[in-house]
Amino acid sequence: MILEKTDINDIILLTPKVYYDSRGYFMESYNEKKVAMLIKDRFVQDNESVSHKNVLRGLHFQLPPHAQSKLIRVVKGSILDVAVDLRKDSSTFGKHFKHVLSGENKKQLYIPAGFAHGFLSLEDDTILNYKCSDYYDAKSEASLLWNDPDLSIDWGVLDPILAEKDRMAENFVTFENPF
Ligand SMILES: Cc1cn([C@H]2C[C@H](O)[C@@H](COP(=O)(O)OP(=O)(O)O[C@H]3O[C@H](C)C(=O)[C@H](O)[C@H]3O)O2)c(=O)[nH]c1=O
Repeated sequence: MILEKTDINDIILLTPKVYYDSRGYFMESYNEKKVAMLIKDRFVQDNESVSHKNVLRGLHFQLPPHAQSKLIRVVKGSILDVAVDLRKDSSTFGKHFKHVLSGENKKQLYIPAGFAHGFLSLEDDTILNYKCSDYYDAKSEASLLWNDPDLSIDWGVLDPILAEKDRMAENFVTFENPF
């Protein structure tokens, strides 16, 4: 497992070792000991979602005390994954990291608590599987607007498929930021 720091504080890009043979491939998709050097979280919940091409889910996060760090991976298909640093004392506050994660490249993204997370599905039937360091708490859920001009995220699309809650999300500069 290769772990790489990124230009956004505490966001880690992981590349697992894949063993290909005549049958297909094998890889350890998660090994707590092998990531412990940079990832100290214990994950308590696994999530899975499937998205059509052009679906955009985000930008979501849970508020303290139920803020979640996440370890994101694509099982099949591909996404443009985006994480926005909401931590006011971070030198990368308000900045975002984006990366294509796919069943092909098998890369994973570690996003600490204090970030908003979203992704654009680049293919039909894209399967996302991700670990969370705290349990789902509906009352703690919050969303920021995917195309907020103050975040200036280039998603590469102007008219994604959105859930109603994501159309109505808050603006970055006016939401009450608890991080
Ligand atoms: C997140 C979650 C949702 N649910 C239920 C609540 C809804 O009835 C249904 C669909 O949830 P939602 O529309 O919030 O799913 P996404 O839009 O994919 O939300 C996720 O998308 C972004 C990208 C994330 O990083 C978060 O994990 C999460 O916010 O599943 C649960 O029962 N448990 C859960 O952990």
